Amino acid sequence: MKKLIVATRGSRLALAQTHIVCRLLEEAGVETEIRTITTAGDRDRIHALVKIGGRGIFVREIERELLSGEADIAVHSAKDLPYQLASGLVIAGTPSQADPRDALVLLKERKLEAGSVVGTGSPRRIREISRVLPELVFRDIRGNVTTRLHKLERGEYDAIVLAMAGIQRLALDMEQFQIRPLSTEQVIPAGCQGIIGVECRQKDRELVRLLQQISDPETWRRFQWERQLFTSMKVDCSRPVGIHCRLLKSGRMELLAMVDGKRARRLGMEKEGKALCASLKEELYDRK
Ligand SMILES: NCc1[nH]cc(CCC(=O)O)c1CC(=O)O
Repeated sequence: MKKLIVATRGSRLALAQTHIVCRLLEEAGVETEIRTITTAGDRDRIHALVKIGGRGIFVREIERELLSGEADIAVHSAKDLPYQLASGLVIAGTPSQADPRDALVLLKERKLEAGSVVGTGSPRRIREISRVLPELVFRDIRGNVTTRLHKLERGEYDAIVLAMAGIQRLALDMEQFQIRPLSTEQVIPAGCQGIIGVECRQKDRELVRLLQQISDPETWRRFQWERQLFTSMKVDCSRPVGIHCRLLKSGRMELLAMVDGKRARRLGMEKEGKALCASLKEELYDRK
């Protein structure tokens, strides 16, 4: 196969994820070249994400590179994908997943108390965390993971919320911080949180096969179920939505979801997955 041009955002996290994918491709004998794209979401660091276009903003400009042929594959955080991909494009592989949980991050010697200010702009995180810790106050925060940690260090917030996956993949020195992971039952993660998704043109059959080949099979199954629920609900991150699938030994799986504060759970065999997703959606989804 010819050398692959790999499109990605230029943030440290995006590049760390892209390096994971490129290493797997090189191991499979394929050469890669990285092409970094600055998206609207990267340029506008002022406005709340939900105001400048929600989930799609980090993805659309990268998809354009695939459609125009400037790039062959694109690496995404699967949780940032809009429910509808650009026509002709598919997520063909999910090479790896990290810890799916969210975490509260505080400076080492600090405690959370009534009125503590938590930096997050995510309606899902606000809804879920205030359910378990109702006395906290939330204030919007923007910027990538390292910028957010600097804002915490400078005392702009008492705590911030980060995905464990981001902390792990950046391999940051967290010496001066305490990390308090929130279980997936306490705070249902965003659908596909912690999963790397690799996108390509649907018609590139050989490439689709290659990306399947470098996928982690369990991550791929988790991706399919969470993505199925997510796309069937047609929601984006401007509404509080959490989706999480746990694959248990013995072929059973647990589906957890939350929409606008309403929660539901299903447990069943994975082969009944379609029906489980449908009934979960039925219970949660406000069709009005
Ligand atoms: N919304 C930004 C974003 N997209 C993916 C991650 C982390 C990695 C992941 O969840 O896959 C983050 C940072 C965060 O939410 O803390």
